[in-house]
Amino acid sequence: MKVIGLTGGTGSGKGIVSQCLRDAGAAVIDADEIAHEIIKKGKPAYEELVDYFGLQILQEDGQIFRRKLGEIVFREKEKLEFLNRCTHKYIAREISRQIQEAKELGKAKLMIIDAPLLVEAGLVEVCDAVWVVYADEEVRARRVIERDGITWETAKARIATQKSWEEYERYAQEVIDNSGTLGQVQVQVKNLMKKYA
Ligand SMILES: CC(C)(COP(=O)(O)OP(=O)(O)OC[C@H]1O[C@@H](n2cnc3c(N)ncnc32)[C@H](O)[C@@H]1O)[C@@H](O)C(=O)NCCC(=O)NCCS
Ligand SMILES: Nc1ncnc2c1ncn2[C@@H]1O[C@H](COP(=O)(O)OP(=O)(O)OP(=O)(O)O)[C@@H](O)[C@H]1O
Repeated sequence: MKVIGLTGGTGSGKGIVSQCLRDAGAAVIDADEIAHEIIKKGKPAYEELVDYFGLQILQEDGQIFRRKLGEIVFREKEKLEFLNRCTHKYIAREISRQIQEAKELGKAKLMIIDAPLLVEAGLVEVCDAVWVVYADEEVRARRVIERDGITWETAKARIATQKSWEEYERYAQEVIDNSGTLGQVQVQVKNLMKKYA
């Protein structure tokens, strides 16, 4: 089984590329989903985050209100760094566990790790190759505004905390250009599946 790290900035299209890959038979781990799990009440990162950010990040039911936490960390670098330090170790541990489990089961030929912070979470070393999804910043901002119902400023602030295209490209064995249509992405994914699976 080959392990592929799929990364790229917010709104570049990792989600739709992952869907194409799933349709083509690959197994996909979604790092955002794991990040949501490990901050739930009773899970490892929960107490650390509540201790640091205080009750302001909690909903009435005691769970962390992610949208609110996002508003705080995407405005303040130091707070984002704390969030990353706290969560990335648990995310990396859970992903490594899932890779091991998939290897033991031996079903999938290709395991995709869809992770916007693949590099920052120290996951490059568990991957056999890194694929990076490209779309320019204007396009990405427009897409996340529509998907998440956020403002232009919030979208731009989120983008500003992430790597520049040049930095992403440095890690890439393959680049998937998602500036065009879904059909154009499907063709690229099909070619990559032929090459890697
Ligand atoms: C900040 C949080 C609370 C916002 O939650 P919310 O449900 O509103 O957004 P979601 O998790 O779906 O993320 C949306 C997008 O924001 C970007 N993003 C998320 N976390 C970060 C981060 N730490 N730094 C930069 N961009 C980020 C990604 O492109 C992501 O796909 C949440 O993303 C989080 O806990 N992030 C820290 C963990 C992390 O690094 N996750 C990324 C997976 S490695
Ligand atoms: N080629 C495209 N044409 C039109 N819409 C697109 C295209 N690619 C992605 N989108 C839409 O843009 C939005 C962002 O795409 P997606 O969720 O795949 O990005 P992402 O890289 O996973 O972002 P994030 O890191 O924020 O999770 C989604 O609503 C998706 O349906």
